[in-house]
Amino acid sequence: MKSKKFHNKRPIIMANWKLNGGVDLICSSVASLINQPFAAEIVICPPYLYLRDMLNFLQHSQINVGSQNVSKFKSGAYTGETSAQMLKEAGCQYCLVGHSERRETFGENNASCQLKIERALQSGLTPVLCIGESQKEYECDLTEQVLTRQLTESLENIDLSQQSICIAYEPVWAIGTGKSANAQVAQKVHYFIRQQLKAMYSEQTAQNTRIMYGGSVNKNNAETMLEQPDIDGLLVGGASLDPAHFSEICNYAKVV
Ligand SMILES: O=C(CO)COP(=O)(O)O
Repeated sequence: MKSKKFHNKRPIIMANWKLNGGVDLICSSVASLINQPFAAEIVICPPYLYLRDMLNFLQHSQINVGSQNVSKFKSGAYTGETSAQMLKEAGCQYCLVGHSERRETFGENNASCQLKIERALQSGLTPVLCIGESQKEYECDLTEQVLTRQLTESLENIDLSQQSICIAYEPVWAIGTGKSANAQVAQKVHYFIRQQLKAMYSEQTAQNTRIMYGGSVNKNNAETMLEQPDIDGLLVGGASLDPAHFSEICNYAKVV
């Protein structure tokens, strides 16, 4: 099933550098992206340490910057944390929330995602809630069940009437494996997510929420993914570390 593509919804292509990159990659990425008239909104999420450098380089460009994480705390004695307010003040527009690597390795769960989303929205950042099923859950046909739980628990008490979030559907089995989901299968899941949002909020919120696909996106599958009516953007890991490759992916997005 398909939703009708919402007119004038600008696609979004995000780069998640994870624990990679440095000043050299910032320079080469900026050089290959800046001054290109992309139809999509482009967002780069470097490691925390490089947010300032990235923001400085992109000051006069159309490209936005996001963080890969955000604290669930507002302020206080929380060593090693970075708050939503600090990220906003630095100039970030987005923050990833609940990436599967954070869930797996750093014990994040739907409850912490909910707090992080709340903090982000309070500070004027747009959170990108990452959801997706594991290989085992996929094999047991539990995808819809897992996604419903992730959405309802992470968005509990989150009011989206005045503010918006993005969702990134990243099947865990597709991340870093070179085994991207088939575009038709991804479309079906995105449609399901949109229906969930409609049930939880409204038709308008469901249509306005940009739902990205992530997991082994590259220049060979980006275009087909973006052609799907419910895929509004891409969250790119490995391929975003090659500036020429990432810029090629960004060029596939068209405003519909
Ligand atoms: O985790 C991802 C983006 O957040 C996807 O990573 P890959 O594109 O390397 O599979």
